[in-house]
Amino acid sequence: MATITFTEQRTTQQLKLRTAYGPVYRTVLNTPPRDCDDRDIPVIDISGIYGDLDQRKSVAQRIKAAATSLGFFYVKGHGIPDEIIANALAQSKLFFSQPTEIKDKVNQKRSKWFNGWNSRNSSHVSETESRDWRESFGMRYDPRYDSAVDDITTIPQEILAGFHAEEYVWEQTANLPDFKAGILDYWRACLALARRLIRIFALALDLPEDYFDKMTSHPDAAVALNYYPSQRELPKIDENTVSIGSHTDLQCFTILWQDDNGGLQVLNRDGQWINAKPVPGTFVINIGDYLMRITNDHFVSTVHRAKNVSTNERYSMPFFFGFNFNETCGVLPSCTDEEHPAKYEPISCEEWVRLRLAQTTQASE
Ligand SMILES: O=C(O)CCC(=O)C(=O)O
Ligand SMILES: [Fe+2]
Repeated sequence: MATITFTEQRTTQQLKLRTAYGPVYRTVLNTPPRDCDDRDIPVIDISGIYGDLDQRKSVAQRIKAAATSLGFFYVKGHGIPDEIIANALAQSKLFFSQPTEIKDKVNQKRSKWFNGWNSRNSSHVSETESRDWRESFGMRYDPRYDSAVDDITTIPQEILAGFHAEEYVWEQTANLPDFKAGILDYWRACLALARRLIRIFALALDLPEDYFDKMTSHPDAAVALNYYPSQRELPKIDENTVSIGSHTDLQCFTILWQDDNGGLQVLNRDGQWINAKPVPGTFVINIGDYLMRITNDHFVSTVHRAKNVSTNERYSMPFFFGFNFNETCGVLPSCTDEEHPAKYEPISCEEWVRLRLAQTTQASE
């Protein structure tokens, strides 16, 4: 008996996670991460999203299966040209390779809304792990750059009030002549894909295909550029050393481009870390907390983190997608029945983000 107790104590640890309503804890196995296979994180060919209704429904069924199991899947056939990704990546590399004093001009500390540059180690996403061995750059939805918006002067006041873009991110990076265009092209391509995907999510949830269209006319749509230094640059490495600590994403879903180094890890339902290894030509998509909430936990927002275990620098470019900030959404009508009443009250997208970011800022300081 004594041996069994000892073994149990050695094989798990508690992970502290941030949520909008304060910390929650998860038990994690200490067994080394294993590589994912198609049953954990399927590769879904989504080219049918550009096809007829039957093709769109068929993609929706595959996405539904993934969204209700681990909440992570790869997509191929997504339609985003390689060139747009390559240009954004090249600009990201140029940006991070600059001296600190140049990047400091666009430091997030100067921002009201988390736009701009986060210096190395400045964030600490999970308190039970190391600070984040990461630098990042963030920009938010700006209707002037959204190709789907014809006339910004007609945007209603309640929508305008939710915009969190700041022009200083472009002004303070103007020394890199192609940075703004490269990042905005990537942002626009991800935004167009996300708007198609939210329609597929509607089908997957047995809702009319255009159910979310109005809610995503001016969405919370943000690109982050992540730069993770090589392990060689880290003073000390142990099992709690992370490039970005364990977390769930806040909003509806994330479209993540990652380079070929590997390092993204996903926590499965058994508490086992799984490597979401790079698959060329794909993006990784994962469900966020808001979508989990409005689907009554039917679609799952799964804990993940990144650990750059390679001796190369690693880059990733997530695009985070949520509803217009002024939208308030409750549990969707198709996700409740007599046996499964709504577990959550309606909440506005803005309030949801505010609650969670309040937790983040308190803990990072
Ligand atoms: O870099 C990665 O692979 C993951 C990044 C991530 O999870 C995030 O930025 O939210
Ligand atoms: Fe994430």
